Amino acid sequence: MMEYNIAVIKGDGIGPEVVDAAIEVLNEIGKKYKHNFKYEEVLAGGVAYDVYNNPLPEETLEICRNSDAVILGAVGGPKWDDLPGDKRPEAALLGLRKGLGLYANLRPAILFEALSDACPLKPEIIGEGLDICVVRELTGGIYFGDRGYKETEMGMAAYDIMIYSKQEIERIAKVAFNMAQKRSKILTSVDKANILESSRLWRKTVEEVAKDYPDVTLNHMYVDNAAMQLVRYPQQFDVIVTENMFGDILSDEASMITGSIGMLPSASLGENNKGMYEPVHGSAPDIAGQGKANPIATIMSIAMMLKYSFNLSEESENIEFAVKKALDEGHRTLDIVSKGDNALGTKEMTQVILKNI
Ligand SMILES: NC(=O)c1ccc[n+]([C@@H]2O[C@H](COP(=O)([O-])OP(=O)(O)OC[C@H]3O[C@@H](n4cnc5c(N)ncnc54)[C@H](O)[C@@H]3O)[C@@H](O)[C@H]2O)c1
Ligand SMILES: CC(C)[C@H](C(=O)O)[C@@H](O)C(=O)O
Ligand SMILES: [Mg+2]
Repeated sequence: MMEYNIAVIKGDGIGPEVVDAAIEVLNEIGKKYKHNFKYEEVLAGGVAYDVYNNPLPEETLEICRNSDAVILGAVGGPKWDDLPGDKRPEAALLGLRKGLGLYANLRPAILFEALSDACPLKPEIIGEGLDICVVRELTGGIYFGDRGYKETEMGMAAYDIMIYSKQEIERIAKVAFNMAQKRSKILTSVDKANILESSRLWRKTVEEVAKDYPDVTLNHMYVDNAAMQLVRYPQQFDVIVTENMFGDILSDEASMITGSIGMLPSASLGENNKGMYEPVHGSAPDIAGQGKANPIATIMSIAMMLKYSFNLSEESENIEFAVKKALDEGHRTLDIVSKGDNALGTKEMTQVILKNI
Protein backbone atom coordinates (compact mmCIF):
# COMPACT_ATOMS: atom_id res chain seq x y z
CA MET A 1 0.00 0.00 0.00
CA MET A 2 1.45 3.36 -1.01
CA GLU A 3 1.57 6.01 1.69
CA TYR A 4 1.13 9.71 0.96
CA ASN A 5 1.78 12.39 3.57
CA ILE A 6 -0.44 15.40 3.13
CA ALA A 7 -0.31 18.64 5.09
CA VAL A 8 -3.79 20.06 5.55
CA ILE A 9 -4.45 23.74 6.11
CA LYS A 10 -8.15 24.34 6.55
CA GLY A 11 -7.81 28.07 7.10
CA ASP A 12 -10.64 30.50 7.66
CA GLY A 13 -14.29 31.08 6.71
CA ILE A 14 -15.56 28.30 4.44
CA GLY A 15 -12.04 26.81 4.29
CA PRO A 16 -12.70 24.07 6.88
CA GLU A 17 -16.10 23.25 5.31
CA VAL A 18 -14.73 22.65 1.81
CA VAL A 19 -11.55 20.91 2.99
CA ASP A 20 -13.55 18.47 5.14
CA ALA A 21 -15.66 17.69 2.08
CA ALA A 22 -12.63 17.11 -0.14
CA ILE A 23 -10.96 14.86 2.43
CA GLU A 24 -14.05 12.68 2.59
CA VAL A 25 -13.76 12.21 -1.16
CA LEU A 26 -10.04 11.50 -0.92
CA ASN A 27 -10.63 8.90 1.80
CA GLU A 28 -13.12 7.17 -0.47
CA ILE A 29 -10.49 7.08 -3.22
CA GLY A 30 -8.02 5.69 -0.68
CA LYS A 31 -10.43 2.90 0.27
CA LYS A 32 -11.23 2.04 -3.32
CA TYR A 33 -7.67 2.00 -4.64
CA LYS A 34 -5.94 0.96 -1.40
CA HIS A 35 -3.83 4.05 -0.87
CA ASN A 36 -2.93 5.28 2.56
CA PHE A 37 -3.48 9.05 2.65
CA LYS A 38 -2.05 10.39 5.90
CA TYR A 39 -3.00 13.87 7.00
CA GLU A 40 -1.25 16.32 9.25
CA GLU A 41 -3.37 19.33 10.06
CA VAL A 42 -1.46 22.57 10.51
CA LEU A 43 -2.55 26.14 11.13
CA ALA A 44 -2.13 29.07 8.75
CA GLY A 45 -4.09 32.25 8.10
CA GLY A 46 -6.37 34.05 10.54
CA VAL A 47 -6.72 31.02 12.83
CA ALA A 48 -2.93 30.83 13.15
CA TYR A 49 -2.69 34.56 13.86
CA ASP A 50 -5.25 34.16 16.65
CA VAL A 51 -3.21 31.39 18.29
CA TYR A 52 0.40 32.36 17.51
CA ASN A 53 0.18 36.05 16.60
CA ASN A 54 1.68 34.86 13.30
CA PRO A 55 -0.35 33.84 10.21
CA LEU A 56 2.37 31.43 9.07
CA PRO A 57 4.18 29.77 11.99
CA GLU A 58 7.57 28.30 11.07
CA GLU A 59 6.32 24.87 12.17
CA THR A 60 3.53 25.00 9.56
CA LEU A 61 5.96 25.82 6.78
CA GLU A 62 8.33 23.09 7.94
CA ILE A 63 5.60 20.42 8.01
CA CYS A 64 4.45 21.52 4.55
CA ARG A 65 8.04 21.28 3.30
CA ASN A 66 8.30 17.73 4.63
CA SER A 67 5.00 16.51 3.23
CA ASP A 68 4.26 15.11 -0.24
CA ALA A 69 1.56 17.70 -0.93
CA VAL A 70 -0.43 20.46 0.76
CA ILE A 71 -4.19 20.98 0.71
CA LEU A 72 -5.39 24.47 1.59
CA GLY A 73 -8.94 25.74 2.06
CA ALA A 74 -8.88 29.53 2.17
CA VAL A 75 -7.54 32.24 4.42
CA GLY A 76 -8.68 35.72 5.39
CA GLY A 77 -11.78 37.51 6.53
CA PRO A 78 -13.04 40.81 7.93
CA LYS A 79 -11.88 39.94 11.46
CA TRP A 80 -8.26 40.40 10.35
CA ASP A 81 -8.70 43.18 7.77
CA ASP A 82 -7.15 45.93 9.88
CA LEU A 83 -3.91 44.08 10.64
CA PRO A 84 -0.66 45.24 9.06
CA GLY A 85 0.25 43.44 5.81
CA ASP A 86 2.70 40.95 7.30
CA LYS A 87 0.23 39.85 9.98
CA ARG A 88 -2.75 39.42 7.67
CA PRO A 89 -3.95 35.88 6.91
CA GLU A 90 -3.20 36.44 3.21
CA ALA A 91 0.50 36.86 4.06
CA ALA A 92 0.48 33.16 4.99
CA LEU A 93 -0.56 32.26 1.49
CA LEU A 94 2.26 34.25 -0.05
CA GLY A 95 4.72 32.82 2.48
CA LEU A 96 3.66 29.27 1.64
CA ARG A 97 3.91 29.84 -2.11
CA LYS A 98 7.33 31.47 -1.87
CA GLY A 99 8.57 29.19 0.92
CA LEU A 100 7.69 26.06 -1.04
CA GLY A 101 8.95 27.48 -4.35
CA LEU A 102 5.55 27.11 -6.04
CA TYR A 103 5.92 29.48 -8.96
CA ALA A 104 3.47 27.86 -11.40
CA ASN A 105 -0.21 28.17 -10.60
CA LEU A 106 -2.50 26.16 -12.88
CA ARG A 107 -6.11 27.28 -12.87
CA PRO A 108 -8.26 25.24 -15.23
CA ALA A 109 -11.61 26.80 -16.12
CA ILE A 110 -13.83 24.07 -17.49
CA LEU A 111 -17.53 24.54 -18.16
CA PHE A 112 -19.35 21.28 -17.46
CA GLU A 113 -22.06 20.69 -20.06
CA ALA A 114 -24.69 20.34 -17.33
CA LEU A 115 -23.86 23.84 -16.11
CA SER A 116 -24.49 25.69 -19.37
CA ASP A 117 -27.45 27.33 -17.61
CA ALA A 118 -25.24 28.67 -14.84
CA CYS A 119 -22.86 30.28 -17.37
CA PRO A 120 -23.83 33.92 -17.87
CA LEU A 121 -22.75 33.93 -21.52
CA LYS A 122 -25.16 33.20 -24.37
CA PRO A 123 -25.12 29.59 -25.66
CA GLU A 124 -23.94 30.75 -29.10
CA ILE A 125 -20.85 32.32 -27.48
CA ILE A 126 -20.09 29.20 -25.45
CA GLY A 127 -20.63 26.87 -28.43
CA GLU A 128 -18.98 23.51 -27.76
CA GLY A 129 -18.14 24.36 -24.16
CA LEU A 130 -15.14 25.87 -22.52
CA ASP A 131 -11.79 24.49 -21.41
CA ILE A 132 -9.20 27.15 -20.64
CA CYS A 133 -6.18 26.87 -18.40
CA VAL A 134 -4.73 29.99 -16.84
CA VAL A 135 -1.04 29.52 -16.03
CA ARG A 136 -0.39 32.20 -13.44
CA GLU A 137 3.12 33.13 -12.30
CA LEU A 138 2.88 32.86 -8.52
CA THR A 139 6.04 33.95 -6.73
CA GLY A 140 7.00 37.19 -8.46
CA GLY A 141 5.61 40.48 -9.69
CA ILE A 142 3.86 43.11 -7.63
CA TYR A 143 2.95 40.60 -4.90
CA PHE A 144 6.60 40.21 -3.96
CA GLY A 145 8.21 43.49 -4.99
CA ASP A 146 9.27 46.14 -2.54
CA ARG A 147 6.36 48.04 -0.98
CA GLY A 148 6.05 50.85 1.47
CA TYR A 149 5.37 54.52 2.02
CA LYS A 150 7.29 57.57 0.91
CA GLU A 151 6.95 61.33 0.80
CA THR A 152 6.05 62.72 -2.65
CA GLU A 153 5.15 66.19 -3.94
CA MET A 154 1.50 65.12 -3.49
CA GLY A 155 2.19 64.22 0.15
CA MET A 156 2.69 60.81 1.73
CA ALA A 157 2.19 57.99 -0.80
CA ALA A 158 2.11 54.18 -0.79
CA TYR A 159 3.85 52.08 -3.41
CA ASP A 160 4.14 48.47 -4.58
CA ILE A 161 6.78 47.55 -7.11
CA MET A 162 6.16 45.10 -9.92
CA ILE A 163 9.43 43.34 -10.65
CA TYR A 164 10.29 40.30 -12.79
CA SER A 165 13.59 38.69 -13.62
CA LYS A 166 14.16 37.04 -16.99
CA GLN A 167 14.66 33.72 -15.24
CA GLU A 168 11.29 33.94 -13.48
CA ILE A 169 9.59 34.63 -16.80
CA GLU A 170 11.45 31.85 -18.62
CA ARG A 171 10.49 29.13 -16.16
CA ILE A 172 6.78 29.99 -16.13
CA ALA A 173 6.77 30.37 -19.93
CA LYS A 174 8.20 26.85 -20.24
CA VAL A 175 5.43 25.45 -18.05
CA ALA A 176 2.85 27.12 -20.27
CA PHE A 177 4.46 26.06 -23.56
CA ASN A 178 4.75 22.45 -22.33
CA MET A 179 1.09 22.50 -21.41
CA ALA A 180 0.07 24.08 -24.74
CA GLN A 181 2.00 21.36 -26.56
CA LYS A 182 -0.13 18.72 -24.87
CA ARG A 183 -3.36 20.60 -25.61
CA SER A 184 -4.40 22.64 -28.66
CA LYS A 185 -0.93 24.15 -29.27
CA ILE A 186 -2.24 27.69 -28.87
CA LEU A 187 -0.76 29.88 -26.15
CA THR A 188 -1.86 33.42 -25.29
CA SER A 189 0.59 35.45 -23.26
CA VAL A 190 -1.12 38.30 -21.46
CA ASP A 191 0.78 41.43 -20.42
CA LYS A 192 0.66 45.22 -20.40
CA ALA A 193 3.69 45.74 -22.60
CA ASN A 194 2.31 49.00 -23.96
CA ILE A 195 3.07 50.59 -20.62
CA LEU A 196 4.98 48.39 -18.15
CA GLU A 197 8.72 47.73 -18.43
CA SER A 198 8.26 44.40 -16.61
CA SER A 199 5.73 43.43 -19.29
CA ARG A 200 8.14 44.35 -22.10
CA LEU A 201 10.71 42.00 -20.57
CA TRP A 202 7.92 39.45 -20.17
CA ARG A 203 6.96 39.63 -23.85
CA LYS A 204 10.55 39.55 -25.11
CA THR A 205 11.40 36.57 -22.90
CA VAL A 206 8.27 34.62 -23.83
CA GLU A 207 9.18 35.15 -27.50
CA GLU A 208 12.67 33.77 -26.88
CA VAL A 209 11.28 30.69 -25.12
CA ALA A 210 8.85 30.25 -28.03
CA LYS A 211 11.78 29.41 -30.33
CA ASP A 212 12.04 26.04 -28.56
CA TYR A 213 8.37 25.33 -29.24
CA PRO A 214 7.90 25.86 -33.00
CA ASP A 215 4.73 23.75 -32.98
CA VAL A 216 2.95 26.14 -30.58
CA THR A 217 1.24 29.27 -31.89
CA LEU A 218 1.99 32.16 -29.57
CA ASN A 219 -0.29 35.19 -29.35
CA HIS A 220 0.27 38.26 -27.21
CA MET A 221 -2.60 40.21 -25.74
CA TYR A 222 -2.84 43.23 -23.46
CA VAL A 223 -4.53 42.43 -20.18
CA ASP A 224 -7.38 44.92 -20.60
CA ASN A 225 -8.24 43.43 -23.97
CA ALA A 226 -7.90 39.90 -22.55
CA ALA A 227 -10.42 40.72 -19.81
CA MET A 228 -12.84 41.85 -22.49
CA GLN A 229 -12.12 38.97 -24.92
CA LEU A 230 -12.72 36.39 -22.17
CA VAL A 231 -16.40 37.29 -22.08
CA ARG A 232 -16.71 38.29 -25.75
CA TYR A 233 -15.29 35.12 -27.27
CA PRO A 234 -13.69 32.76 -24.74
CA GLN A 235 -13.34 30.01 -27.37
CA GLN A 236 -10.27 31.78 -28.77
CA PHE A 237 -8.29 30.85 -25.63
CA ASP A 238 -6.76 27.56 -24.64
CA VAL A 239 -3.72 28.17 -22.43
CA ILE A 240 -3.19 31.66 -21.02
CA VAL A 241 0.13 32.54 -19.39
CA THR A 242 0.42 35.69 -17.37
CA GLU A 243 2.04 37.38 -14.42
CA ASN A 244 0.88 37.08 -10.84
CA MET A 245 -1.71 39.85 -10.43
CA PHE A 246 -3.15 39.66 -13.95
CA GLY A 247 -3.56 35.90 -13.43
CA ASP A 248 -5.35 36.45 -10.14
CA ILE A 249 -7.88 38.75 -11.77
CA LEU A 250 -8.36 36.88 -15.05
CA SER A 251 -8.84 33.52 -13.32
CA ASP A 252 -11.69 34.88 -11.19
CA GLU A 253 -13.23 36.25 -14.38
CA ALA A 254 -12.78 32.90 -16.16
CA SER A 255 -14.35 31.09 -13.18
CA MET A 256 -17.63 32.88 -13.73
CA ILE A 257 -17.82 31.50 -17.27
CA THR A 258 -17.80 28.02 -15.70
CA GLY A 259 -20.83 28.98 -13.60
CA SER A 260 -19.26 30.04 -10.33
CA ILE A 261 -16.03 30.77 -8.49
CA GLY A 262 -17.04 27.72 -6.44
CA MET A 263 -16.09 25.52 -9.42
CA LEU A 264 -12.45 26.53 -10.02
CA PRO A 265 -9.63 24.35 -8.63
CA SER A 266 -5.94 25.10 -8.67
CA ALA A 267 -2.53 23.48 -8.42
CA SER A 268 0.56 25.42 -7.39
CA LEU A 269 3.72 23.68 -8.52
CA GLY A 270 7.47 24.14 -8.42
CA GLU A 271 10.49 22.19 -9.61
CA ASN A 272 9.53 18.87 -8.02
CA ASN A 273 6.27 16.95 -7.61
CA LYS A 274 5.33 18.65 -4.40
CA GLY A 275 2.40 20.96 -4.87
CA MET A 276 -0.18 22.96 -2.99
CA TYR A 277 -3.79 22.44 -3.97
CA GLU A 278 -6.48 24.98 -3.19
CA PRO A 279 -9.72 26.30 -4.60
CA VAL A 280 -9.37 29.61 -6.44
CA HIS A 281 -12.04 31.20 -4.27
CA GLY A 282 -11.53 32.79 -0.88
CA SER A 283 -12.96 32.30 2.59
CA ALA A 284 -16.39 33.64 1.54
CA PRO A 285 -17.22 35.34 4.86
CA ASP A 286 -20.77 36.04 3.64
CA ILE A 287 -21.68 32.33 3.66
CA ALA A 288 -19.13 30.93 6.14
CA GLY A 289 -20.46 28.59 8.80
CA GLN A 290 -23.77 28.10 6.99
CA GLY A 291 -22.96 24.83 5.23
CA LYS A 292 -23.80 26.34 1.84
CA ALA A 293 -20.40 26.49 0.15
CA ASN A 294 -19.81 24.65 -3.08
CA PRO A 295 -17.13 22.02 -2.35
CA ILE A 296 -16.43 21.21 -6.01
CA ALA A 297 -13.46 23.59 -6.46
CA THR A 298 -11.69 21.92 -3.54
CA ILE A 299 -12.69 18.41 -4.58
CA MET A 300 -11.36 19.09 -8.09
CA SER A 301 -8.17 20.49 -6.51
CA ILE A 302 -7.75 17.06 -4.87
CA ALA A 303 -8.12 15.50 -8.31
CA MET A 304 -5.28 17.77 -9.49
CA MET A 305 -3.18 16.66 -6.50
CA LEU A 306 -3.64 13.00 -7.40
CA LYS A 307 -2.56 13.75 -10.96
CA TYR A 308 0.30 16.18 -10.48
CA SER A 309 1.84 15.20 -7.14
CA PHE A 310 1.07 11.48 -6.92
CA ASN A 311 0.84 10.50 -10.59
CA LEU A 312 -2.48 8.72 -9.93
CA SER A 313 -4.34 9.54 -13.15
CA GLU A 314 -7.07 6.94 -12.87
CA GLU A 315 -7.93 8.03 -9.34
CA SER A 316 -7.92 11.66 -10.46
CA GLU A 317 -10.25 10.91 -13.37
CA ASN A 318 -12.53 9.02 -11.04
CA ILE A 319 -13.07 12.20 -9.02
CA GLU A 320 -13.68 14.23 -12.16
CA PHE A 321 -16.18 11.62 -13.30
CA ALA A 322 -17.96 11.62 -9.92
CA VAL A 323 -18.32 15.41 -10.02
CA LYS A 324 -19.54 15.38 -13.62
CA LYS A 325 -22.10 12.69 -12.82
CA ALA A 326 -23.42 14.62 -9.81
CA LEU A 327 -23.93 17.67 -12.03
CA ASP A 328 -25.44 15.59 -14.85
CA GLU A 329 -27.92 14.18 -12.34
CA GLY A 330 -29.01 17.77 -11.63
CA HIS A 331 -27.47 18.28 -8.20
CA ARG A 332 -26.56 21.90 -7.50
CA THR A 333 -25.22 24.02 -4.67
CA LEU A 334 -26.57 27.52 -4.09
CA ASP A 335 -24.04 29.26 -6.35
CA ILE A 336 -24.89 27.18 -9.44
CA VAL A 337 -28.58 26.55 -8.92
CA SER A 338 -31.13 27.62 -11.54
CA LYS A 339 -34.14 29.62 -10.44
CA GLY A 340 -36.70 27.61 -8.51
CA ASP A 341 -34.54 24.51 -8.01
CA ASN A 342 -33.50 23.19 -4.63
CA ALA A 343 -29.93 23.84 -3.63
CA LEU A 344 -27.89 21.24 -1.80
CA GLY A 345 -25.63 22.16 1.08
CA THR A 346 -21.89 21.39 1.17
CA LYS A 347 -22.37 18.06 2.94
CA GLU A 348 -25.24 16.88 0.75
CA MET A 349 -23.33 17.69 -2.44
CA THR A 350 -20.32 15.84 -1.05
CA GLN A 351 -22.44 12.76 -0.32
CA VAL A 352 -23.73 12.74 -3.90
CA ILE A 353 -20.18 12.95 -5.27
CA LEU A 354 -19.01 10.23 -2.85
CA LYS A 355 -21.67 7.87 -4.11
CA ASN A 356 -20.36 8.34 -7.65
CA ILE A 357 -16.76 7.43 -6.81
N1 LIG B 1 -6.78 31.34 -1.60
C1 LIG B 1 -7.30 32.05 -0.62
O1 LIG B 1 -7.14 31.71 0.53
C2 LIG B 1 -8.10 33.25 -0.94
C3 LIG B 1 -8.55 33.51 -2.25
C4 LIG B 1 -9.32 34.64 -2.47
C5 LIG B 1 -9.67 35.48 -1.44
N2 LIG B 1 -9.22 35.18 -0.18
C6 LIG B 1 -9.61 35.99 0.98
O2 LIG B 1 -10.97 35.63 1.30
C7 LIG B 1 -11.65 36.75 1.87
C8 LIG B 1 -12.93 37.03 1.11
O3 LIG B 1 -12.61 37.45 -0.20
P1 LIG B 1 -13.67 37.79 -1.34
O4 LIG B 1 -15.00 37.98 -0.72
O5 LIG B 1 -13.10 38.85 -2.16
O6 LIG B 1 -13.68 36.47 -2.27
P2 LIG B 1 -14.36 35.06 -2.05
O7 LIG B 1 -13.92 34.18 -3.15
O8 LIG B 1 -14.15 34.59 -0.68
O9 LIG B 1 -15.94 35.35 -2.23
C9 LIG B 1 -16.46 36.05 -3.34
C10 LIG B 1 -17.93 35.64 -3.53
O10 LIG B 1 -18.00 34.30 -4.03
C11 LIG B 1 -18.74 33.47 -3.17
N3 LIG B 1 -18.07 32.17 -3.07
C12 LIG B 1 -16.73 31.96 -2.94
N4 LIG B 1 -16.48 30.66 -2.82
C13 LIG B 1 -17.66 30.02 -2.89
C14 LIG B 1 -18.05 28.66 -2.83
N5 LIG B 1 -17.16 27.66 -2.69
N6 LIG B 1 -19.38 28.36 -2.93
C15 LIG B 1 -20.29 29.33 -3.08
N7 LIG B 1 -19.97 30.64 -3.15
C16 LIG B 1 -18.68 30.98 -3.04
C17 LIG B 1 -18.76 34.18 -1.82
O11 LIG B 1 -19.87 33.80 -1.06
C18 LIG B 1 -18.73 35.64 -2.23
O12 LIG B 1 -20.04 36.08 -2.49
C19 LIG B 1 -10.63 37.90 1.82
O13 LIG B 1 -10.02 38.00 3.07
C20 LIG B 1 -9.65 37.48 0.76
O14 LIG B 1 -8.37 38.05 0.93
C21 LIG B 1 -8.46 34.09 0.08
C1 LIG C 1 -5.88 35.99 -1.04
C2 LIG C 1 -4.96 36.44 -2.13
C3 LIG C 1 -3.61 36.76 -1.59
C4 LIG C 1 -4.87 35.40 -3.27
C5 LIG C 1 -4.04 35.96 -4.42
O1 LIG C 1 -4.23 37.11 -4.82
O2 LIG C 1 -3.19 35.23 -4.91
C6 LIG C 1 -6.20 34.95 -3.84
O3 LIG C 1 -6.92 35.98 -4.41
C7 LIG C 1 -5.97 33.85 -4.85
O4 LIG C 1 -6.43 34.00 -5.99
O5 LIG C 1 -5.36 32.83 -4.51
MG1 LIG D 1 -7.71 35.52 -6.31
